[in-house]
Amino acid sequence: MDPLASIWVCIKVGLGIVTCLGVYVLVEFLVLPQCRKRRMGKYSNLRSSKSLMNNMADMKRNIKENKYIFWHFIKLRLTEENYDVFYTVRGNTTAFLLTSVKAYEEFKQLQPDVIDRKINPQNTFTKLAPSAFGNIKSGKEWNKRRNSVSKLMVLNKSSQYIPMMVQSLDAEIRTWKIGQDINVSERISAITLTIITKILFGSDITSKIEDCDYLHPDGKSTKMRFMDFYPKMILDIMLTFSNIKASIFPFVGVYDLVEPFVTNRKNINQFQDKLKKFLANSTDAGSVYRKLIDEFKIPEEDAFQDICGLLFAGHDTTSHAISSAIYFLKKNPEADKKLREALATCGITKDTDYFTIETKEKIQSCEYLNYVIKETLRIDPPAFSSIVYEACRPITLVGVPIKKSESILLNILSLHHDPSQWHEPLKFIPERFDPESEYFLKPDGDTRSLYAYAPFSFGLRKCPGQILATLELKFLLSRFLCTADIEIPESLLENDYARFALFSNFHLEGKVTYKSS
Ligand code: HEM
Repeated sequence: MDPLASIWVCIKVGLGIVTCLGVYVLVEFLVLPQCRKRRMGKYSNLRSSKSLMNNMADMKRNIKENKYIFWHFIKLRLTEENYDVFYTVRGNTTAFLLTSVKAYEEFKQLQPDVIDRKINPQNTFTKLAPSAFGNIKSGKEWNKRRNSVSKLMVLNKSSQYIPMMVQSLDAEIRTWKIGQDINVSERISAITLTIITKILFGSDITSKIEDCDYLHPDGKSTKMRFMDFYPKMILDIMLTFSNIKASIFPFVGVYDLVEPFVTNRKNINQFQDKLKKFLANSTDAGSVYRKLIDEFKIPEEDAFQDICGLLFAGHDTTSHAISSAIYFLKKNPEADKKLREALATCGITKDTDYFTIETKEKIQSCEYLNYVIKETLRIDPPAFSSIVYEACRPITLVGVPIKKSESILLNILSLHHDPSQWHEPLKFIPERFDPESEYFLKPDGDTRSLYAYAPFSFGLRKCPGQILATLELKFLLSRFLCTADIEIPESLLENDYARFALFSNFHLEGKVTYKSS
């Protein structure tokens, strides 16, 4: 072909592609959301987040202003009382975020036939363990795998890990020096990672797993301990939530076609390879992985996927809650004092022996400790939202029509700040959970709804790690309070917008002022 003609063809093809992309962006981000919004405008119990882009812009602004990344959800809940659902629009698909007790009540009735887990290839949980039971539809297979895990996490099984949990904390605190500056969030995250990996993979993991080469998008790599590599990899995956390329063309993120997805995928593959190699040589027959295979006859690959899912679900959630509990106690010296006194009254001191049944009973019977943990999980829920669900057929929820396949999420953060259910929702008041307290009832004097509080979610797909997590929080927090103390700078304590998350800018940092030995 004549060279000029070929150039002309190329220009025409190029223009064609650019026009198509332009039309796609116009329709997807302007026309369809506007049509959808007009339809949604009819329902007075719905609030719009404007668009996915605006929602992302809110998150970016919050991070920049050193606020909790989802501060805009709390703000909306506090300023606008009468709504049940918040929605975000992308093209002709919509995600419905349930925010009220009424919406939760209806949601629970509709599981799993009408509302079930959505297969969502974009979230971190799916990237890490695509066929873990938390990522598949409810059904026979899900039930068998989830039941097997749940049986390994009942109270008497979870209690056997208490000495190991306390020893992991003690080992970390032993390395601290009085006067030293500590990034408490980071250190607690390291402790809960040690704990969960030992439970899931085996007690030999910290000594036997190979180091990793952490890959950067520029092709360079850094040698790292597995325990440092894992949280860094998770943070990288989470940060892609605001990736502009994937927001416009979701398939580039789903199939890992561009950076940073390409590098993240290589790091995930490396994580899985190292872990599989370790598991092939692990000698701990008591690990959850081995028990799933040997006792419950779960196929090896399914058991591997499930423990990768459990690792993701059980690591940052617990460390986040412990950092948060320490932070809110420091912000509220009266609650801190009351808790220390309650522990002393129950006979918990720095010399307490955590290997005895009496200690377990004493900690479990400490009511104020229970209230502090509950209030921490209310004010700063580590899982600010449920995993994604979808409507299995067209439905109406709190009067709002939802099409088949549209996403539904429980917005736990908003629910926990509902002013009709909670007195002064921004305040840390553990007494809310004390039946004797004036804060136990709703502001209008009625009994609070059972659905007002859902840190571990509700219904069929609620968190199966609740017992293990609650034990870990109670024992680590009480041990920390008895054996160490830190001074948090006033500037951190004064920040009323602060909450924690792996991807928040806000970390709990302070100076060590006391350690028991
Ligand atoms: C403070 C700690 C924790 C909190 C606040 C928490 C909260 C949650 C929430 C809100 C969900 C979403 C449920 C839904 O989509 O409706 C969930 C799911 C899940 N959590 Fe937890 N979790 C915690 C710790 C753990 C631990 C320690 C484990 C296990 C080691 C765990 C394992 C799971 C699994 C496997 C799911 C998916 C369940 C399914 O879809 O069947 N979580 N968790």
